Amino acid sequence: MNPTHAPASHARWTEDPVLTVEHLTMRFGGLTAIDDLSFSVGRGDITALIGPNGAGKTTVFNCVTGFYKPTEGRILLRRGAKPSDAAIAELTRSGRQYDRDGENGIYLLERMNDFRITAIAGVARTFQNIRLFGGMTVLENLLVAQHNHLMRASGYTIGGLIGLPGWRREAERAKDKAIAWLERIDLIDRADDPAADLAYGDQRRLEIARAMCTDPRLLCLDEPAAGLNPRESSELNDLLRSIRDRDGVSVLLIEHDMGVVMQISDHIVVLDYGKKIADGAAAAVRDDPKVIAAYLGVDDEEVDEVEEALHQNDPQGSANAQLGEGDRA
Ligand SMILES: Nc1ncnc2c1ncn2[C@@H]1O[C@H](COP(=O)(O)OP(=O)(O)OP(=O)(O)O)[C@@H](O)[C@H]1O
Repeated sequence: MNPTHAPASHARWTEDPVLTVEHLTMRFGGLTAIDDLSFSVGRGDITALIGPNGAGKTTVFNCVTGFYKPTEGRILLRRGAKPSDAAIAELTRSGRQYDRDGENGIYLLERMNDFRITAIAGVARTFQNIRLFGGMTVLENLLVAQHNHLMRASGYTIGGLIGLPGWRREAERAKDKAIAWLERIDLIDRADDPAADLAYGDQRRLEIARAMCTDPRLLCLDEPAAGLNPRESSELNDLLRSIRDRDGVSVLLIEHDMGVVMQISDHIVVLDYGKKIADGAAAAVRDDPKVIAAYLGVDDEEVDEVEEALHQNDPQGSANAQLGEGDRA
């Protein structure tokens, strides 16, 4: 059943979560940026985390991806078969970071650093501001992303680097994967150009391809549509849908562009002042009075824009409807 139309009790985020955030709290001195937040990301879903400026969205990302250590709470990532409650309780009690058995694994991200979260748990991320290596070529950016695999194949020795067959095979595989991604995002003709020379929308897509080259199970995107024109937004939507449908990768995104959010999200979680105020399928969240009120609280002159954007299905018309960009009233 398509979770968009499913009652929440049968939705993938309750039945088959890839990420479960439980009672997450993050304090900065006297400021509580995230306050006892719980939500799940369904396996194979595109989940949007939305809310006005300062609601805490980036802080949640920073906790999930290991940039911040949460003050309290558990962040559980799962690969493969659904673990039993007993297995999760045992891992939590043990003090270990993760339990892995072949393709199956459970990972307590709040105990892991950012490097291990990417390399071991399989969570990749992009940032609000593009962080490509501008002086490297487009192709090199995708090869660098696969450095971990290559180092592993080298056996972490110089002998590996100068010619072990395993390393050579892995290097070939990395190149093939990079080329396949460049074809997929339509940048194969720009492979040898410096990444900084690409148009803004192309850089965004390259950044997502670079994250995908790490073979993530969960892809976290911080405002991927920011600054894109309507055509680029529509290309982004297609790319994200294909990552969900073709690669089977779950996507968690922060986005102010309601056109993008409403068109591609299976599931939306809404934050305001660090607390969850709504959680459900796109249509239900769109019409939730609490959500409308939170956004209407942003700025009086945005009222019409907000109502229009929340009911917008036309990508051309809605692509520029940025919500939550003003100061709170
Ligand atoms: N490192 C930090 N130190 C102190 N306060 C912080 C830090 N990071 C975030 N905050 C505060 O936490 C609150 C939530 O910020 P956050 O950036 O997570 O919100 P957001 O929803 O991502 O906002 P935006 O939509 O503007 O990106 C804000 O009040 C912010 O000032």
